[in-house]
Amino acid sequence: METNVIEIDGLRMRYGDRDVLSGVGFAARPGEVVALLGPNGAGKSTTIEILEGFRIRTGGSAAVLGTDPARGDERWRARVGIVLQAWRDHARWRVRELVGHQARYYPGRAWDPDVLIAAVGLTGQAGQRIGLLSGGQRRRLDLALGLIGRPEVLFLDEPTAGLDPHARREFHQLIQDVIAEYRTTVLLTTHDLDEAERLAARIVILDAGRVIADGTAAELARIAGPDEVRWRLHGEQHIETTSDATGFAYELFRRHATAVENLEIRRSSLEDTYLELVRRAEDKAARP
Ligand SMILES: Nc1ncnc2c1ncn2[C@@H]1O[C@H](COP(=O)(O)OP(=O)(O)OP(=O)(O)O)[C@@H](O)[C@H]1O
Repeated sequence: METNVIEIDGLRMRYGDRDVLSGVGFAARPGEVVALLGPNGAGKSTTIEILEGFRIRTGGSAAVLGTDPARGDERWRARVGIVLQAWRDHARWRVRELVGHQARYYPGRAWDPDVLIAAVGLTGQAGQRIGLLSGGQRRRLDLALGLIGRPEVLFLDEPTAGLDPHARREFHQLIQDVIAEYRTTVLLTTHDLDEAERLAARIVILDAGRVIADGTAAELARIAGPDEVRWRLHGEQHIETTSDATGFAYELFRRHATAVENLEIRRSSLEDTYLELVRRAEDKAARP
């Protein structure tokens, strides 16, 4: 069996007298994309920053590529890709210059800067100063800088926040291409449920520092509740909830044949599940 690239168990983080993570556990297998979802303040960035080695946990265990991130050395760091929000200190640098500069930190391993710049769609901006890039172009540059050393694991904290729908779609394609080609393991946080569903094989939902769900999008969607079937029959509108919409529709047609009109089946979405689980978790927390 392959060992997990990311593995955390009972992870705790406390600031002062406040627990921000209260025993978080999940894992990512090689080549797996895991999305971390949750309301503002749930602890997503804190979890990622612990795994990146930027924050030291209060308790529990954490391993990335078999190493405790709190003790990761240079060699470990070279295998881990981190996408920082913005390279503000480098506003005067030009795109090609900064990518080339970073490549030198990964001798024998880095992407060819021009190939990577082309892969993230920045060839036209290669000679441009970073301070003059648009927000979306800067996100592409951030991604290029995260990927430059061909990491085995990539952490993406809200990678597409602020991108327009077209740029977001391109970004998704880019991430998918990179993962397919290099079998990179990815942990990403997002508030975009479509993005999670599109990119991630597994979804972990955090709420108030605890994991409240962990599964594939399809598994999670089932938690939200039954499917809804709507149809018109002899001029009357009907709605039925059922756990077997296909069987129900089959029976409907068997009985009424073409008299059934406007049949619609609405399956629970990941968004339904997400909202339902967060509501349940918050109701539970509010109870005395
Ligand atoms: N250095 C710190 N000192 C004290 N509290 C902190 C610190 N960093 C984060 N927190 C608190 O920890 C909690 C979790 O924050 P975190 O940034 O991990 O949440 P998040 O799930 O990433 O939220 P968002 O979706 O808003 O980005 C928040 O309540 C935040 O205020």
